Amino acid sequence: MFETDQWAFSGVDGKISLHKWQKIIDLITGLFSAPSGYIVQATSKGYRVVIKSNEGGSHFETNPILSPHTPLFCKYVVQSNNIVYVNAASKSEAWNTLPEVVEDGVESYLGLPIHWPQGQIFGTLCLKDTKKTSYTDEYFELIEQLRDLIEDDLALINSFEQMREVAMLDALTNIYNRRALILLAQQKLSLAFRLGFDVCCLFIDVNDFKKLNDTCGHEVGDKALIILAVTLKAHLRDADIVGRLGGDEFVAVMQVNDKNKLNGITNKISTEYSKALVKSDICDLSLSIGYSFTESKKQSFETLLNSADQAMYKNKLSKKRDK
Ligand SMILES: Nc1nc2c(ncn2[C@@H]2O[C@H](COP(=O)(O)OP(=O)(O)OP(=O)(O)O)[C@@H](O)[C@H]2O)c(=O)[nH]1
Repeated sequence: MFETDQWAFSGVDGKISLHKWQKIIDLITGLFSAPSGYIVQATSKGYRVVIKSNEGGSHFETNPILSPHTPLFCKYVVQSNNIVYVNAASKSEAWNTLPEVVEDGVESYLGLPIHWPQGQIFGTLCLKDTKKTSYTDEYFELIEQLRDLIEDDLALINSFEQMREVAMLDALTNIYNRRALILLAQQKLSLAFRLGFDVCCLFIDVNDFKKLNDTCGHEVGDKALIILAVTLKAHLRDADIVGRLGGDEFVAVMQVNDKNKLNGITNKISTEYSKALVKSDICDLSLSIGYSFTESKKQSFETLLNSADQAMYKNKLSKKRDK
């Protein structure tokens, strides 16, 4: 699901054509003969102008974030979840102390709430004028229709995000599935060859996992897999690609600056996994971990993965021998 309390568009976003929203704002400001129009997003962190009209009367820049405590007309739209229309702000005691009125000379404000498909507020669609206005019912109907077009786009992004999650995430552990992992890892390798950094592929396999399923049940087995995914996410960096290949096999693909640190990282993962299992009252499970590094010449992710798999297998055999 789309994270509705996050800033939705920082700059141009491929998921939606902000160009279309720009056209809507320019069209409205033109039709209403208003000097400025905006689409503003509101989150718990404050307000951010996503689109402003190109007409030149805009006082707020796109992208800078205004604190949630800033007294703004938009804030009243969001709080009331209703249309706010003020046509002669300087004459109204309720509005004439707002900085937008005192400092920017706004006399007329019309703002409508924009909603995410589940009904939460996305932000506002608003128009400001330095003159008194008297918009007719037709104007209201028109701006409401245009607001609905923006809401249709938000519904589209939301379903796109849901589909993306279904297609890319492993349903049990919520980390990347095999397909997404391979795709993203291949992209990381291309970048690494272009920019000249080293990439490491970690192959992680749970030892005697079948035994856990057989003795404690499939549900406990599932829990142990979820804990491994959480442990990997917690002890690797955000930029690392962490995925489940299938069964009890997990893979992490990461940029490395110091190859000597890898043993420390794999030991840390193993000890933290044991600790997390104990915390959840699951009997201790050990991990076999192998890794491989990119070579200077171009190579496919498949080759890198196979080398890491072989290294993991060696590690597993040595553990079995030591038993
Ligand atoms: N609970 C649970 N078990 C799964 C899932 N996917 C695969 N498995 C089981 O994981 C087990 C993996 O078994 P093996 O590949 O033999 O691995 P192992 O028992 O860890 O043996 P070694 O790797 O040799 O230590 C199989 O019994 C699968 O049925 C899952 O999503 N949940």
